[in-house]
Amino acid sequence: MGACRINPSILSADFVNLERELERIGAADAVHVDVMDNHFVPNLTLGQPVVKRIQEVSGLPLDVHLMIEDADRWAPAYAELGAASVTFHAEAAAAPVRLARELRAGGAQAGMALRPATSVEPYLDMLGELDLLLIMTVEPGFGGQSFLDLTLPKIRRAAEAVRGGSLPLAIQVDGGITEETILRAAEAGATVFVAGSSVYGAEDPGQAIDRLRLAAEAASAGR
Ligand SMILES: O=C(CO)[C@H](O)[C@H](O)COP(=O)(O)O
Repeated sequence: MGACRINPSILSADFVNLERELERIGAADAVHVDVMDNHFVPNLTLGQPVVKRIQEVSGLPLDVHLMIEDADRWAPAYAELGAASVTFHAEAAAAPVRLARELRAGGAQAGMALRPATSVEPYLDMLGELDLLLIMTVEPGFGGQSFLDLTLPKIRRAAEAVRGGSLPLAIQVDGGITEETILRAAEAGATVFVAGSSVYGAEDPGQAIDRLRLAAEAASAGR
């Protein structure tokens, strides 16, 4: 397996047939689960009981993305459910360093997400506390939006900091990832890619995952 990972977002799946939808993405590296509370973002999805069932039926690691307020209070419970990684939003955490440490202590990889308009600069000193930095490439809340090229300099800046500090931190991007936009995100330094519509909208999600991974690997190699 190469260095690039493809994590399909079940936000674009058929929620009434989740078990079948999880089987369709068996070729993925992890399943990306979007938890939305209708406050941090104007959309409502699912919470702990559904995440628990996904964890029980899916053979893939769970990559949980919390788009919720009061992350300090709720995020640790997702680590306890057995998620491989739990990502909270910097904009929704009162004490991001403490929270990241709590997630790691709970057995999960600690991820922190930034909205498109949130700068990475104030967080550079705490990158060592994280396993994953998620740079949102659309405004969080909905699938099917177009990739925001304005996020590319932030991906480059974060990748530079990761390289400079020799940090074991993965840069994840989420939103509008297609076979075309993944090239720019990978070239900028992202290595983990969340894709909803381009995977679940494909006739064969397994093949879509393979094509995305190949494109990302090629763009990363040329970096
Ligand atoms: O976090 C998200 C939205 O907030 C989704 O994961 C993301 O939008 C994926 O969907 P698509 O690939 O269709 O853009």
